[in-house]
Amino acid sequence: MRVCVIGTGYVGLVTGACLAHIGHDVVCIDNNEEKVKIMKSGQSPIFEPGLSDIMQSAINTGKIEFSTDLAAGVAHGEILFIAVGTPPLPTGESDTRYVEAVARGIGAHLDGGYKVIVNKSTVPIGSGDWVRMIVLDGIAERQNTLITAGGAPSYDNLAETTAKFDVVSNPEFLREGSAVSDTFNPDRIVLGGNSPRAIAMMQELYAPIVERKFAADPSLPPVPVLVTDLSSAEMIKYAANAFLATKISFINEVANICDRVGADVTQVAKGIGLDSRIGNKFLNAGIGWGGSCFPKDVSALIHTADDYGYETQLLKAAVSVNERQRLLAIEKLQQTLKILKGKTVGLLGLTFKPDTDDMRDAPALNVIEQLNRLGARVKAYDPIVSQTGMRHGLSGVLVETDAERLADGCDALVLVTEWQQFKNLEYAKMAQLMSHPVMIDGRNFLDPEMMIRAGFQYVGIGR
Ligand SMILES: NC(=O)c1ccc[n+]([C@@H]2O[C@H](COP(=O)([O-])OP(=O)(O)OC[C@H]3O[C@@H](n4cnc5c(N)ncnc54)[C@H](O)[C@@H]3O)[C@@H](O)[C@H]2O)c1
Ligand SMILES: O=c1ccn([C@@H]2O[C@H](COP(=O)(O)OP(=O)(O)O[C@H]3O[C@H](CO)[C@@H](O)[C@H](O)[C@H]3O)[C@@H](O)[C@H]2O)c(=O)[nH]1
Repeated sequence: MRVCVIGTGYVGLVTGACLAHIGHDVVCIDNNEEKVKIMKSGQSPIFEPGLSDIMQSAINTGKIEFSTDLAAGVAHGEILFIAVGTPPLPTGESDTRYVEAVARGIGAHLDGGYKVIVNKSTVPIGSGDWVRMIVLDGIAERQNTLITAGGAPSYDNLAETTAKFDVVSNPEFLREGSAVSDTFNPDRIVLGGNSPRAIAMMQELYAPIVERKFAADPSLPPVPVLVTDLSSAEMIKYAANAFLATKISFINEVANICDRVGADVTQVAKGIGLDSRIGNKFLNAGIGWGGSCFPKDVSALIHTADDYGYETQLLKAAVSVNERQRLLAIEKLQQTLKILKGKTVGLLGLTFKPDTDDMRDAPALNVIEQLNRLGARVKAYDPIVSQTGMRHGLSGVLVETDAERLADGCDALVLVTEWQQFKNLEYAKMAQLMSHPVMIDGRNFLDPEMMIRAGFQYVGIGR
């Protein structure tokens, strides 16, 4: 099928490359010329395991193209994905201006044949109908028709007389760091909409994934496809992220109680996770959830509920537990080192989770800011940030090129991100380079006994 993906960030580029990999003809559009130049050269502008390989092979087979030309993309696609960012506004609500610009642009270029416009961006509930309205505005603007209360054609008439299209909500559930694998092995596909024609086209698009043709385990039963109305699909996305974020805040709260009563949260998580009603995933206690999705999506859901006169007490509590949790490393540093002024603290990891270069709303940023405020010197080593030289607006931190340079002269280390290569660093050597060999393990990732043998005073979260 002919697909156009508009917005080639973590979601759009992965979606475009994976759809090309399974045989569709994909055009990816972005208004960032620099990004498009990089992608045209066969490189991925983001770090995502496996992405460059499938991009490269899709380029070689002519299945994917990159462009800044929205008109060409709209003309090419039978299915048009909107995958631009919906970042948080200071109020917590979602900033939908990029979605609006794209929807209007699609309208301005819609012509002729039937198209399915797919909202893959995470958008406030009700956005499906709103996108339809904006597309119609785009069509009207092109026709130089002013849609006003009197005289102008109604939205429905406009759709009748011009281009034919339907809007579908297809929320995305991929995780950064495993985005390609998540796309080929999804737990479910959600399709929201009220047009049987549009839903049928989406089912055809995803058939190879549903039938597990590109799955790690092709013998698994087909991927469940849930067809819902537009608003329910939009709500599923927010509810899934809000549930997962709340689950982590729950285990973090349990960890804080464990710390006080002398229990070990890693054992407790194992014990409750074996209950199939609870499940063992997303029960890793640590210094809080971050990234480009959980914080913004939970805030947006709180804001939406507020708009409708409902106060989300549980979600607000999940956020407030998380805000406190992000500063737990500071509390633990103060307990071990006492005064932080004049001390040097080294951070192992900067990104919000391993296997990504994404620093959006990373807990490391709060830790750096707070340590600076308290007069400590901060250094960091991160396998991706140190290697690529990307600084993402980082300030108040000296980024070192390896773990031993990081340890040199430090009063304490804080493991912020559980990069796999941090499991087996030369910890004994690192301890010797430090003024005080203290390790605050912010992700309960290291083996406490191994760290003690290496010469560290080991401090975990709730253990
Ligand atoms: N990052 C994730 O893991 C993830 C997972 C699921 C859902 N989502 C949702 O998907 C959406 C995209 O997230 P992301 O992380 O990929 O964002 P991103 O910021 O990485 O990428 C957005 C891209 O859109 C481009 N863009 C902006 N305006 C444009 C325009 N008018 N025309 C063409 N391109 C334009 C930007 O240049 C950028 O490349 C968001 O709504 C997000 O909540 C993200
Ligand atoms: O047990 C856990 C699991 C995760 N985290 C933290 O939670 C955050 C988010 O992690 P993760 O969910 O793995 O990464 P994301 O890429 O942000 O993915 C989430 O957000 C995406 C964007 O909406 C969704 O598509 C995914 O389904 C959803 O998992 C990170 O800071 C993790 O360190 C924990 O603290 N403990």
